[in-house]
Amino acid sequence: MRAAAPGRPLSGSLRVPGDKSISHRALMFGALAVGTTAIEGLLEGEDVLRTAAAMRALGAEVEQLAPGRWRVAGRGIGGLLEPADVLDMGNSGTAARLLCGLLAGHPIFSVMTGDASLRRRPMRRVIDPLSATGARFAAREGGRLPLAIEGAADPLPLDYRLPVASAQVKSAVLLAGLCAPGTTRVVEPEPTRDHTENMLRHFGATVRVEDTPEGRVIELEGQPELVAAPIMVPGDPSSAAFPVAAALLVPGSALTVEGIGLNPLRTGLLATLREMGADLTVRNERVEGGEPTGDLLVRHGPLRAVEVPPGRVPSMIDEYPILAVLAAFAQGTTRMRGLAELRVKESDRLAATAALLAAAGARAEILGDDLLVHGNGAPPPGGGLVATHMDHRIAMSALVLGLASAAPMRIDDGAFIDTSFPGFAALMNRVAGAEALTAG
Ligand SMILES: O=C(O)C1=C[C@@H](OP(=O)(O)O)[C@@H](O)[C@H](O)C1
Ligand SMILES: C=C(OP(=O)(O)O)C(=O)O
Repeated sequence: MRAAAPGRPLSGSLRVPGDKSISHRALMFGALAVGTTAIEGLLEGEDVLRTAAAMRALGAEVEQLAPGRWRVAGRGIGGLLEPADVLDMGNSGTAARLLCGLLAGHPIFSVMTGDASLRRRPMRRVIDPLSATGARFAAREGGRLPLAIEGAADPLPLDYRLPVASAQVKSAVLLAGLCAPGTTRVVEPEPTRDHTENMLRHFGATVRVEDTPEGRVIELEGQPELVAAPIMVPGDPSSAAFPVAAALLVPGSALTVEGIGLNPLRTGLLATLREMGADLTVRNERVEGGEPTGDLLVRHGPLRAVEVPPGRVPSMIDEYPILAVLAAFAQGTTRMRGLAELRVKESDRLAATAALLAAAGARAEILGDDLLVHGNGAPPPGGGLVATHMDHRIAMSALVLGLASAAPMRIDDGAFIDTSFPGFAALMNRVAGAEALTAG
């Protein structure tokens, strides 16, 4: 795929597809609830469709009624059935890790695999805590997929302090805790996205959250009856980051992204962009389906370099590749600190982002776990071919860069964009002009 300067500003308004994190959870909690859960705005990206297929394989009725509108007839906690075949979670770390938690508490045997990217990603981070429930795991060397799970008949509740700030690990522990008697307790060193906690409450579970000197403590009362409840999925702020970045970079642009999730544990990028001098206005702030939502108006303008503290990582974990692209156009050196977790995403995102910038003729370097991007306030030359390494966010970041670099950019493979942002090219071309993103 190829991205070239559109020759006109981005204008008008758009909606991005539903939030990926919330969509996975809606399907999983729907499958565990008693009754029928109606979902509006579900992300129909490849990652979420893998979760839908897995829930079906575990006995839930999962049905698409219309685009974005789904219904899930649940089996109740403890009611999942043994799947007849291997569960293939494709490219999705969230699907694989949350499912480990869910399967740990059911007395069934299952085998899970994924694509070449997912089979490289670490699963010990969930296997280790979940093994203490009584579930048994057998994985490939290094704790990689494929993985066999023998769930516990009488799972024990966990009391676990997360060694890394990870919403996936937290959620896996809480999902296992649904099947265990008593209180499951998770302590996070830094708060991470809390969609699991919000949705548990929405389905009637008792969840207590307290900030203490040891970190954020989350307690879940086990074996609740989850009652089906309707879910409205807001637009994904991590997907919105791409059109937002394009509007910041293409001169003259003024673009509104409507109906995006503004959960404060997801808005680290907006805070960073404001520090860089970006012109952002939030309108129509409201709460939809228990999640803060709003419209975001973004206007083109110059950006200045900033230092992004490590404490901001959890609230913008997936936004670093696109932030690095923005930093390449900013004036000065942007330093993004504490990015070790980027090494274990769909690709080694630290290396892939630095290589993306190098392919565009921008200057970037990795120092320990930090990424430094040197900008001079002007567009980088562009003209390069970017290796995307099965990583949707690297692919979209490279294409956005190409919309504003002096020469067009190409990526080796656009197929993985569908994992999180189906219709990306068509949507961008609608606001940027038909020739902005093209095949080839
Ligand atoms: O819980 C989730 O839905 C997610 C958590 C994050 O991963 P980690 O938990 O590994 O940080 C994020 O990168 C991923 O895209 C979605
Ligand atoms: C890291 C991501 O997703 P996952 O871990 O679910 O593959 C992402 O979407 O950027």
